[in-house]
Amino acid sequence: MQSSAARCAAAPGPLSFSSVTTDRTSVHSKQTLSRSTPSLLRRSPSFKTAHPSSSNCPAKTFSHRRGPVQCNAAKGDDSESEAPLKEAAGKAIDAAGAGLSWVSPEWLTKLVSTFQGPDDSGVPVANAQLNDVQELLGGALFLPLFRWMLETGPVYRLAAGPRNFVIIGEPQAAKHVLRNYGTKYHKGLVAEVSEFLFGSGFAIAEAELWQTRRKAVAPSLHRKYLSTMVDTVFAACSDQLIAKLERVAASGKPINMEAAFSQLTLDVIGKSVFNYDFDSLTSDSPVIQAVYTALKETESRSTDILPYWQVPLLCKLIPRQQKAAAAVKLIQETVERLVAQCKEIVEAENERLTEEEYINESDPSVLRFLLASREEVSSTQLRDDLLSMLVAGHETTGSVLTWTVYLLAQSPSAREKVFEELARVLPDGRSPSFADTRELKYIMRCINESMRLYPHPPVLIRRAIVDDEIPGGYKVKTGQDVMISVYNIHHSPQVWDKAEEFFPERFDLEGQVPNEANTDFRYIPFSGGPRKCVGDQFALLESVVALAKLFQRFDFELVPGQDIGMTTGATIHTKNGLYMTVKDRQKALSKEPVLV
Ligand code: HEM
Repeated sequence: MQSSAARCAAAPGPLSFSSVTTDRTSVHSKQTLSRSTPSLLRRSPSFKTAHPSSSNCPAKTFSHRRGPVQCNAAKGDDSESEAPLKEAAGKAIDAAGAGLSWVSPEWLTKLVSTFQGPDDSGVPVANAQLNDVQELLGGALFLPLFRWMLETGPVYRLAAGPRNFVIIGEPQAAKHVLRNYGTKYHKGLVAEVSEFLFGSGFAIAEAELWQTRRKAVAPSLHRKYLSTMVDTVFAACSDQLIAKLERVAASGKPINMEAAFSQLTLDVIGKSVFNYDFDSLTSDSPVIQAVYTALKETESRSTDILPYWQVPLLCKLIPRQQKAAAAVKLIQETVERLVAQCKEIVEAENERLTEEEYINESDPSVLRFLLASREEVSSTQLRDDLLSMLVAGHETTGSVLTWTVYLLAQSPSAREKVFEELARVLPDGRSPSFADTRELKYIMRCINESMRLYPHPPVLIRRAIVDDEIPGGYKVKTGQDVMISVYNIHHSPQVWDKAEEFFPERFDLEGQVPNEANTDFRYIPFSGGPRKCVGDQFALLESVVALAKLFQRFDFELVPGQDIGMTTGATIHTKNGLYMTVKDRQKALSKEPVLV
């Protein structure tokens, strides 16, 4: 299996930046040394009131309980990682035309702002110089966005050539924009840049089409179907990974856990959406690479200065577009094949089964649900909706598992609590049932905390469809692109105590699982408002089951000296993979001397 970096570096195109990324720790250490937070407070009165120290702050319950905490930051020097960034930026500036993502000559930015006239929005403009923008070339857009927040304030404008975003890193402003989907904001740029992949799929559809299709699909993820999936899908696929890890543990060789989790989550989503076994844990699936390539293309499109990909002829000629088109073709054909197979089965049994029998059958897949409901829907719409779920549910959950195991590997105290919980809730070592998953509260909090530190995707995009004013008194004009930086909110020292630390206990173990509603939009890993993730419960359940089963059996250690780094392809990936050694806990326990 290729690492994510290897996969993206292989992608040809006018500018393929993916192999150059910034190390997370070094960026952060630079920020904390050289940037001061007071500017953040000065510029946003609304942000002050959202500070956890205010007595009515809901985040207080989550963040004020402290214990021995483990810093998730690995130590590192960034001088080496900056060198390729500078080199790549130099190449980008030299290159002309398509794909010059964000590296806009300053004269163009100034020219555009001259035409636009005076800015009376009250939104401060980030001082984004070409040197700063170079970091975007690593594909880790959210990192400079965080630095600019510390410099400029929680809401600021990022202008580069004709592109111009209002960046939001403050919970109340995010709540306003996300909740007003449909009346004041729509998906806008996201839909434009990913239509080549999702077509009319409901993940990017707007207005009535989105409403109708979401209504049709959402019931397929109801708890009753999810409870069936715990055993038939989540546990069964995890067993495949366990079999693979047993061999790895016996060999003593390291394994790239990021790749392994990507395979696991593809197998899970294949089974639960189409009842199809990609079997990617035992054989290389080209779909993984195709999904990654397609998502990387959507990200590049959102920062390309000129939307040249709207010209069909150019798409045929430019290698980056040829590669993206081939990836989408592969994904679409795979989904079409699966729909056709399932249709035959469902047509044969449609008359036969009651709802109860249907749930008890071994195939509670989304596709089967949609076909059995006999709702009028075209094959293309069905294909695009399922494709939306395949893409949205695969890399996201894989990345959550990757970063949770990464964080746990660096926190012996958290790992001990995981082992203790497993011994208590599942004393006989059995596979967790649906009921058991509710008792695995500490594992759930580790996942919640991992999604705070590493939100997937790290930014959400909307476009204003009317003139608006967002909390803080910032004016937004019709057509304005808005980026909600979930990463900024989740890492903001104004929102979270010890924001950079991995501290699962900040979320009360006996309280509700944190979400956007019970944290008043301080915690939004699944977004919020009408376009909130439809698969949130599915993903949390899948992650709890997978982690419980893996930690029942194994312990994981990071291979020392590796440069983890961060890059994006819609979700946050490592730069070079996550190499770990795996220890079989059962064998280790049985070797322990017995005290008489
Ligand atoms: C931990 C894993 C996951 C994360 C972090 C995640 C995150 C998100 C986020 C942030 C959004 C909203 C984007 C926006 O507001 O613009 C979203 C939407 C969506 N997610 Fe997830 N997701 C995950 C797993 C899943 C799974 C497993 C599925 C399918 C079974 C899924 C299906 C979808 C769909 C279809 C949408 C679009 C919903 C709509 O626009 O109405 N996601 N996801």
